[in-house]
Amino acid sequence: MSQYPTGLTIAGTDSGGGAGMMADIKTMQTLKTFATSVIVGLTAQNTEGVQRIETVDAAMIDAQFASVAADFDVRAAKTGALFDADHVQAVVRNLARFHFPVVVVDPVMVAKGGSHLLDEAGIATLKTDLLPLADVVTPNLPEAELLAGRTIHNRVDVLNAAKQIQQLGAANVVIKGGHGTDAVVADYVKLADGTDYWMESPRVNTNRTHGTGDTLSSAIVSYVAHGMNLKQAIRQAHDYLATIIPHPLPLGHGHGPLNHGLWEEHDEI
Ligand SMILES: Nc1ncnc2c1ncn2[C@@H]1O[C@H](COP(=O)(O)OP(=O)(O)OP(=O)(O)O)[C@@H](O)[C@H]1O
Ligand SMILES: Cc1ncc(COP(=O)(O)O)c(N)n1
Repeated sequence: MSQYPTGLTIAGTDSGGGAGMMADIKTMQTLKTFATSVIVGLTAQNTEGVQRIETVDAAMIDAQFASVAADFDVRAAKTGALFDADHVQAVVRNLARFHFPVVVVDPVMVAKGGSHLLDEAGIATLKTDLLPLADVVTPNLPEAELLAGRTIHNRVDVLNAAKQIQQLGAANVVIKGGHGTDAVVADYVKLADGTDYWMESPRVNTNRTHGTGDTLSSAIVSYVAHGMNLKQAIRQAHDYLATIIPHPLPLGHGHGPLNHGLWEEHDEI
């Protein structure tokens, strides 16, 4: 594999290195995708929580998009933490302007430590303005509940929530099952063509899952950038996580980070 296609992460930073844009860049690099970035906000964060947030102003967001788009052939982009309605709107404006071939929206709302990474007005704007631009949206279970406006207790509820989220305008929906308690982690996929299925893997009993959602969405970006169709890319991204989650790095005192380096032994793309 000699060529590095370009991916783009539009997200917040994590000074602790395990989640947010840092997880995105590590994932893309591991999957041999050149990671470009638009920083929407900075977090002072570690495995135990988020200590401080500072967002970037809209003009600087526009400038980052323009710099990347002027010089790189971005094959796929993802959004992560966007913090509030103004920042969701700034991202929407730029996505509409630059038309990247594939857009994955990871509707990050609450960090594993409990801090809010998107306020209520931001959630509303994400639903009305950003989801219609999403080729794929990847909510976890609590995020799917908020997007669909209904509680989820079982698999039928997941199916109904996905249908409702698709009606908000996202072409393909992946509802991640990491927040469940079953022995099996089940991610539900509902594709634009109406087909749907579950992707299952054994639940790993660990709190070292910081940045799993960021990793899933940036792995989808990477596989798409390498030419896979969305169905293949979503499957491969799920398998990437199932492979690395059982072997985390023993770092930090809270929700520890993933070990992306482990994947290099596989080097399947
Ligand atoms: N304990 C676990 N064992 C196996 N797979 C897991 C586990 N936790 C998460 N996953 C996988 O990781 C991916 C992300 O799921 P999760 O529901 O944790 O997303 P998330 O809450 O958005 O993550 P984060 O907010 O930490 O970035 C899914 O593909 C899920 O199957
Ligand atoms: C900047 C940023 N983006 C996303 C997450 C979600 O990751 P997690 O739920 O594992 O904390 C995060 N913690 N920080």
